[in-house]
Amino acid sequence: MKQEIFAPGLLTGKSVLITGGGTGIGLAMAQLLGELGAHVILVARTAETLEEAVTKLHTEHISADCIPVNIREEQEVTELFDTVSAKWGGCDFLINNAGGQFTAQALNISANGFRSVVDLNLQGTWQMSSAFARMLIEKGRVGRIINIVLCLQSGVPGMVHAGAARAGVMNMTKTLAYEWGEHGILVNAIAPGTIATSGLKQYNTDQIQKGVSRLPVSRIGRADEIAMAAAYLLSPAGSYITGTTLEVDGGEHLLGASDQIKG
Ligand SMILES: CCCCCCC/C=C/C(=O)SCCNC(=O)CCNC(=O)[C@H](O)C(C)(C)COP(=O)(O)OP(=O)(O)OC[C@H]1O[C@@H](n2cnc3c(N)ncnc32)[C@H](O)[C@@H]1OP(=O)(O)O
Ligand SMILES: NC(=O)C1=CN([C@@H]2O[C@H](COP(=O)(O)OP(=O)(O)OC[C@H]3O[C@@H](n4cnc5c(N)ncnc54)[C@H](OP(=O)(O)O)[C@@H]3O)[C@@H](O)[C@H]2O)C=CC1
Repeated sequence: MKQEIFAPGLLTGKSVLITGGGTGIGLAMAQLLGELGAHVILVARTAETLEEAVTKLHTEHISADCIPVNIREEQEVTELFDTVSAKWGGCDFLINNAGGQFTAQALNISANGFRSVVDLNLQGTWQMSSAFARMLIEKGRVGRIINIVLCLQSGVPGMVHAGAARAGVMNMTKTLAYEWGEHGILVNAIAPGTIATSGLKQYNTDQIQKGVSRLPVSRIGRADEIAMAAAYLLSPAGSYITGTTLEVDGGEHLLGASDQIKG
């Protein structure tokens, strides 16, 4: 079906670095972008998971490599882009997909708990974006960034830290689109709703079902539906789009905060 939507070879000659690329939404994006011809470079902390993902992609004839990195560590991010430059001469696209949080009511979150989530979702995304842009500018290359955020229009009860961090990423998306447009770097975000991945293990199944039954499109989303949005933004069809957040959420952004799940 995907091959009927996107032309075969659409991304041939392009390379894309995907954080959190060994699992869930990140892996689905690697699979689709790889099927369309891109070389995919997967990044996350767990080497074993990354290697399993690369092996799977190779069996599907996708050109894939991986590098274990903790995006919260500035030095590891610097070394990552040194490696990408040295091994592959750089890359064209960056997808900041790594992220997450724990659920807790705001009054139960310590300063360090809040910091850990901001560190991963906002600081980590910034460190990756900044190093990627510097690499492109130094090489005189153009490129694109996609930030995976979270549906948050009505607040995010039970996830105040993640909501604040992702709102920061959405605003950063606009500012960087503005500042880096002159360097030929397009910066956009995708805000998934509730998507069936192993990342949902930490949530209560009944709560998830209750949440999705209220959606205008009353089902849970699939990881490949996020991947298709990414393929669109990275394809020539996305060449005049920058600074936007595309909601791929079955209409979740239309619901009020009272319809959301409490953590
Ligand atoms: C319900 C239906 C709606 C579903 C919609 C879901 C939408 C979103 C889905 C997803 O995001 S899927 C992705 C799934 N994966 C994850 O979210 C996992 C990511 N989480 C993590 O990687 C870690 O939790 C973290 C956020 C990065 C923190 O890791 P770190 O190693 O830094 O943590 P710790 O050192 O253990 O703790 C730091 C700090 O935080 C406090 N803390 C940890 N857990 C809790 C908790 N459950 N409640 C309150 N506080 C917590 C911990 O105590 C530490 O604080 P201090 O004790 O030092 O003050
Ligand atoms: N599933 C859903 O309903 C939704 C998901 N999202 C977001 O989409 C993204 C993907 O989520 P999903 O695929 O569902 O869940 P996963 O838990 O599968 O994805 C999270 C990925 O991030 C990686 N990661 C976590 N911390 C770090 C770090 N410090 N450095 C590098 N990599 C890291 C993890 O690998 P490792 O642990 O090996 O480092 C993992 O591969 C996340 O940002 C999530 O918050 C947003 C809205 C809804």
